Amino acid sequence: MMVNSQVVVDQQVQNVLDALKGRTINHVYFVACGGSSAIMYPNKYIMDREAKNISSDVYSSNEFIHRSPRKLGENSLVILCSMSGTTPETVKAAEFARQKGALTVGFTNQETSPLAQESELVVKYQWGAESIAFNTNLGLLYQLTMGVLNVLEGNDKFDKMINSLTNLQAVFEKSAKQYESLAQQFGQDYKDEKVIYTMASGANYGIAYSYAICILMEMQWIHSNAVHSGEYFHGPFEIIDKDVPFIILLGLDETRPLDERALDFSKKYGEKLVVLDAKDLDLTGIDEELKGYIAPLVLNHVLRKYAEQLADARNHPLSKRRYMWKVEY
Ligand SMILES: N[C@@H]1[C@@H](O)[C@H](O)[C@@H](COP(=O)(O)O)O[C@@H]1O
Repeated sequence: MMVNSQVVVDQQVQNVLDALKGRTINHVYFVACGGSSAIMYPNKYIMDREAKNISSDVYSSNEFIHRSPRKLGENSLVILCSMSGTTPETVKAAEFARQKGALTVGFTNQETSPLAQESELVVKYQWGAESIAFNTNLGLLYQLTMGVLNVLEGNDKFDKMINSLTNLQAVFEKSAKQYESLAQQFGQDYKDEKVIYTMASGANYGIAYSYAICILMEMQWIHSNAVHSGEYFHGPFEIIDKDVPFIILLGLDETRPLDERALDFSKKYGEKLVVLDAKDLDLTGIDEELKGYIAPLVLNHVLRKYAEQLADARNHPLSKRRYMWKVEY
């Protein structure tokens, strides 16, 4: 950690920001798979809202290689993430991006992993029960995204972001307490469901996406799909009924009206609705201007508790897999 004016940014993130100085970057690629990809989505949201000139994209690692964006080159920053650092598609994507001359940054929990070796710069993040919000994958990615905007475009929200992330752990702890009994109730009420949909938009969509594909499908073998609130009325709403469960996230960002519209309709025809509204969270310590960006991190933290309770109630540990890491794929 080092002091940068009045704020203290993570040292590894600072190293990346230093490497950017004097470099022309016109595009940021966020590249990863599964849960590691989902955490890129709110960063793309921040880039879209804040960047004046730099464009950005989120790619699933293998698609990044096969689609091979023509623009990818020495003016690109490629941010990759893999918890294990061994996901072959992501390791190859780092190698591919480097060959094209891009600056590569590998986020991983394993600093000696293949991804760390293939990436020019490495950010090791914490994971698990003992981790501190500031040092998690999302905490460090947010520091980097806002830092990139600050270094390359002079964006003035960087200090506010660092300070808000410094206060995030306390927010996490309060939210976990606040939702403790609701999470337990969720586990009991939904343990026999065969399908649970998730829905969100804007900065929160990635959270709904990872909940559907990682928590419900991967870790609980429950059918699911992440529905974008804006797409709800263009197909998925035909499925809503009294016995069809939906987890609906309401964010604090600019796309909240989309979620509200979807929720209003769902309430008319559905009954099994689990609504997590970021307005109910105690976000003391988070800068007013950044609450919309930070809400997904807190909702994600709360939803993890819901996942743990569901796993307990179903007697199906979150670590249980039948194909992943077990058979050839
Ligand atoms: N839920 C995720 C999966 O979606 C992902 O495929 C896997 C490997 O990911 P990583 O590249 O982050 O190690 O890990 C987790 O289980």
